[in-house]
Amino acid sequence: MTTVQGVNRLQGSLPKIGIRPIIDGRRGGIRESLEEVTMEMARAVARLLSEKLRHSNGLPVECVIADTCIGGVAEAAQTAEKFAREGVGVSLSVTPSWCYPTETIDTDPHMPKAIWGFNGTERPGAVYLAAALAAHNQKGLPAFSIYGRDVQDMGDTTIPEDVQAKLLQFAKAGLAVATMRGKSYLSMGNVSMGIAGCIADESFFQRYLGMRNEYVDMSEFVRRMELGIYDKDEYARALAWTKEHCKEGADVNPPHLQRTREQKDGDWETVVKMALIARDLMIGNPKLGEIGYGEEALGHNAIAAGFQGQRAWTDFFPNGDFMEAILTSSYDWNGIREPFMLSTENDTLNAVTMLLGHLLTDAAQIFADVRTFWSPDAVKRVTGHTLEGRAAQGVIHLINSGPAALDGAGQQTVDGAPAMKPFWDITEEEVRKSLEATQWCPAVDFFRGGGFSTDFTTRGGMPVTMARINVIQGLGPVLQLAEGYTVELPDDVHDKLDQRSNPTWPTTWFVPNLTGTGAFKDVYSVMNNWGSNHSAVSYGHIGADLITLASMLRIPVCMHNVAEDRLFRPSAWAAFGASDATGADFRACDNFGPLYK
Ligand SMILES: C[C@H](O)[C@@H](O)[C@@H](O)C(=O)CO
Ligand SMILES: [Mn+2]
Repeated sequence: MTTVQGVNRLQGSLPKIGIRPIIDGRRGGIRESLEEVTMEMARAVARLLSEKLRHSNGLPVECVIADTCIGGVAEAAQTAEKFAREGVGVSLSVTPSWCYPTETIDTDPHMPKAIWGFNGTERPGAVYLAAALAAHNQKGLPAFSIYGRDVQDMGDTTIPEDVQAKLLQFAKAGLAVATMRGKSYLSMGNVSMGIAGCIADESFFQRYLGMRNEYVDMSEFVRRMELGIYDKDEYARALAWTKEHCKEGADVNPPHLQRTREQKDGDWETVVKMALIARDLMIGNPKLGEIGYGEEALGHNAIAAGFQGQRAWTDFFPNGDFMEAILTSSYDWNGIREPFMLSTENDTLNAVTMLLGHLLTDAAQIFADVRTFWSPDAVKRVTGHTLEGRAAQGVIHLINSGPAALDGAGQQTVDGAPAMKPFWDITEEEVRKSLEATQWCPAVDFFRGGGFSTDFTTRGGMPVTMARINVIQGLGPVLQLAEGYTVELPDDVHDKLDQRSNPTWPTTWFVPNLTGTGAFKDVYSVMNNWGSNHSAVSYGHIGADLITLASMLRIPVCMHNVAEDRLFRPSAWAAFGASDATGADFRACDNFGPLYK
């Protein structure tokens, strides 16, 4: 059963992509000769984007084409009005010809923008492209330049592959920008164990993401549990499903710290209720209105959230691991559905990183502590094993108590290789396998109130990208990322290393792709340059997409291992130093400032 729930329950319609066919306004021959070919470019782009892209909640992406070609300012204004009426959040201009830049460009400062200038030479589309980009840059309205590598004939209505790739990369990132705007981040509790990432930096959320911050105290969970403010029918179903599908793992606590069977049974009831309550807090639940709780039924319009848990909650109540893991996964007792972006320890910055990864891949994310770099020598010393293959230069142990989505077990496949897929591509069989690959171990002594932690080991061979946003005083937010692969270690080696950390938590063994220089000189340097205790791991090598998205938000990227030819940023970035892309990124982001100022 595939259900659609999640983001589509949030307020605000889904952003559309607005397509602007730009034309030379001179009548009496020129404009007339271009009308059809220009409009056809717009139609072709609309077809491509609506065929290839979906919103993360599974609904199709809609494109809106301007009513007429835009030859001057009157038609530009009519189009802007139409786009506002239609809820357009991303703007894409197309043209095969010369047109008048300042009269035709889109001047909405918040709308991610790109221009595809047709590479033909019968009419000078590329000349317009260059002049329009110059106008954008002069006016402080950065735009992406899309210019095909090979000349096409004027009547050619196909979109070359390189142009398609850029259109899709731009549009997906642009939609992410527009989807976040106006939504909330919900802090459930506040700062966990002194982790600074838990401090909701409202200026960051508001100015860079266009989001608002909402807060509830964790006592709200107690109130809802005690007063029965949740859907009782769903709770009964959820508990039965959990008992059937969530296998209890080994209790590794010394006997005097083990909870009784009775306490554990009670803990299962509590953690299932916590999952319902956290979801309802995020997106509301009409069922709560039916039982007299109209305010609670509305939720906080949260596209992402975090649960403090430690220690205020976990010193006394069961931990948040079940709630976090099940909500961040692509399925629960209601079937296969969009994952929720929920951060453990209320690490707001990791939640945002998960949100970016989710909006770009549509899939679930792994939240993890960046716990240990295991060098080949250290592994040899401790286990006698010589690391080989992808792991030969050492591995990074990603592990945390909380919300690594169960998708992170790697039991879904794409072409036979482990994957984390958008929920609409996940099969019942893949759900079954990942539930079977997961155990729920009674929580260890960190958690005096009990609870159950997810334990799985990610299958090897999955291409992934590990990322993290950090906030630096005086600089603002920066993004770091490392593309790489998951690896598997021989069982006995895994067990020895896992036992040294925490055998009740999910493990992902990660190996970054190395470049031989800087932070990617070796695996150790990646670990050594990581900017905080947490990371978010997305399926696929999405570094280039994250970088495109970060540039739209004006978040500079301080560390990445993406090849230069995959970088795609607004054209103005080249003006800040074309031979030093990283430095130019910092200067450009600083110059233009956060998207929402
Ligand atoms: C249980 C411990 O407190 C862990 O949760 C802690 O080491 C962290 O995860 C810190 O990020
Ligand atoms: Mn942690």
